[in-house]
Amino acid sequence: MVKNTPWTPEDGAGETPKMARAALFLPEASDYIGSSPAESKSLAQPVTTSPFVQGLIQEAQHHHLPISVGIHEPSSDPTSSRIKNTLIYITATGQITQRYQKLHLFDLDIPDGPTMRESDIIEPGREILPPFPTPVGKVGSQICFDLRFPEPALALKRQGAEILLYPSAFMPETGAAHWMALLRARAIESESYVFAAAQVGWHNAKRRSYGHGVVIDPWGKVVVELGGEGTGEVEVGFVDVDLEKVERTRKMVPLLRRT
Ligand SMILES: O=C(O)CNC(=O)[C@H](CS)NC(=O)CCC(=O)C(=O)O
Repeated sequence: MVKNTPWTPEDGAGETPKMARAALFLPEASDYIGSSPAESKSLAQPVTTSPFVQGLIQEAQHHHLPISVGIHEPSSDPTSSRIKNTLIYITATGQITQRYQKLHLFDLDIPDGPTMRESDIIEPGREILPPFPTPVGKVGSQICFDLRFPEPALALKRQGAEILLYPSAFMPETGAAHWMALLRARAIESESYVFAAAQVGWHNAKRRSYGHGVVIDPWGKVVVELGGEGTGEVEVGFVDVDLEKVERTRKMVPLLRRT
């Protein structure tokens, strides 16, 4: 595992086995963070016309690198006044093959503290996406606030997930109190890798994200942790995924076997 090693296109020259077995995981809402509900809604674009998504599709093809990325999309219901918060998976050939819509929305109300009503802007998803194969393992998708709910993580594990995704834009206040504990709990109880790519630093005058993007292994060990909101710097972490660790952990502590 190497932290913050710059990736160069040469690493991916041709169809080397290394690149063929890599994937990039980006945070929730990587396309934009709006400064108001109206702005968030007005910026949502279908993937077919979104310059952000189309750019990533080109990069995925160019580097033969699948990309998981959180974005906003217009509702499928033209009468809806809300948009979707989704996680899409772009294959190395540039196809969008998976689309998960955030199930749980962040409505926070802390007296004299931060408040947030995501449900005013975002329309909730209704289903868990079956785990799907990627070059680094079988992936189950969740988004940010979903991480407070153990049930979908366990359901995804039972359906075969080896890696759980929690792309996020956590608040600094709740992040400091809960982020790492929740992520480690999800990894330990599901005996899966957890990949939590996270937004970091100021987005606009009002909004700041906690950062601390992490990868946690199935034993609960933090394998890589990036910087927090203090730095506000964008960082990339590199991790070698060892799927045998998933198998070994599940054998050592057999949580699903009935005796
Ligand atoms: O606003 C966007 O465009 C993208 N969405 C987000 O940033 C979402 C909703 S505000 N953030 C969270 O769910 C943070 C959860 C959190 O911080 C907690 O559970 O404590």
